[in-house]
Amino acid sequence: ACSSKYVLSALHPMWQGPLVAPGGNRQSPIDIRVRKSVFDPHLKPLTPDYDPRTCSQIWNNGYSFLVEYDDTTDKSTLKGGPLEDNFRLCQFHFHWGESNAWGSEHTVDRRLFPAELHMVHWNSDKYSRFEEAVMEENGLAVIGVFLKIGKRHEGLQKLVDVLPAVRHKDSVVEFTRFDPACLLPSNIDDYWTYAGSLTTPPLTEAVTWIIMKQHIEVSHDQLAVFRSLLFTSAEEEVQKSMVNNFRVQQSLQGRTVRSSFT
Ligand SMILES: C[C@@H](CNC(=O)c1ccc(S(N)(=O)=O)cc1)Cn1ccc2ccccc21
Ligand SMILES: [Zn+2]
Repeated sequence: ACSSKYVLSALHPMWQGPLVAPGGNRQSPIDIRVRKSVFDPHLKPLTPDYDPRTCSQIWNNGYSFLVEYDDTTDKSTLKGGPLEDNFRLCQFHFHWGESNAWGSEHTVDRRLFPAELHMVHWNSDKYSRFEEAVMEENGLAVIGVFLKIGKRHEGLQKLVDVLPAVRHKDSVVEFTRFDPACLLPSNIDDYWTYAGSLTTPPLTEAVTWIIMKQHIEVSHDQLAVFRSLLFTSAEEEVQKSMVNNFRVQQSLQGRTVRSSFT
């Protein structure tokens, strides 16, 4: 329920919009220079508490596919880590490449991953709905998880199986009882965190990024199904494969990336 109201056509990765938000000094994504990150002993463990029953639908919005959660109550929440307030899960989505050689938005010492998961939450202590929080500094918290090609991810398969039903932009299907916690790595205590932005328009500088150090594994075939999605709607005559839906990296501009581990 957190982004279905907007026509997201402006979000097509080939969008001709500014590559850097005007006056933006905390833009995302970035390269995480491990040796330049600063260990912060005050960072707490992250405590996600997700209820699979809040999973509602999956849709192709023309820049990725979103798995949306009912965020009208505090049923699927994220607390702890660098966060002072309670945040509500509203959706998760991915970014990926046309080949396994690239696809992630963030990198670690310039290392690229074939894909990256983003779990999007908004500050329900300070704001009453997502659209409000998205415009406010630190209104959002996004968990980033890198994907590597390896063994098949059993939990992801339920999602992969429904993707053909949302092949075209603006297609939506009901999708229920999916536990997003199954997509988190076994270790969520080790992460980097920094102040950043949305990586698609409106590029608002509202995001506390929490990037997991440990990746998850998905199979080559599972990622290939992501690439079978289309940027284009059923009516358009020229169909374009949904690949390379990542933003170019932005400069750190003096920001510090903190780590929860030494
Ligand atoms: C926030 C947009 C919708 N976009 C998102 O919700 C969103 C969420 C996470 C990421 S990421 N990749 O950083 O995790 C990117 C986008 C709606 N919306 C609200 C106002 C608005 C104005 C123009 C266009 C769209 C607009
Ligand atoms: Zn994203």
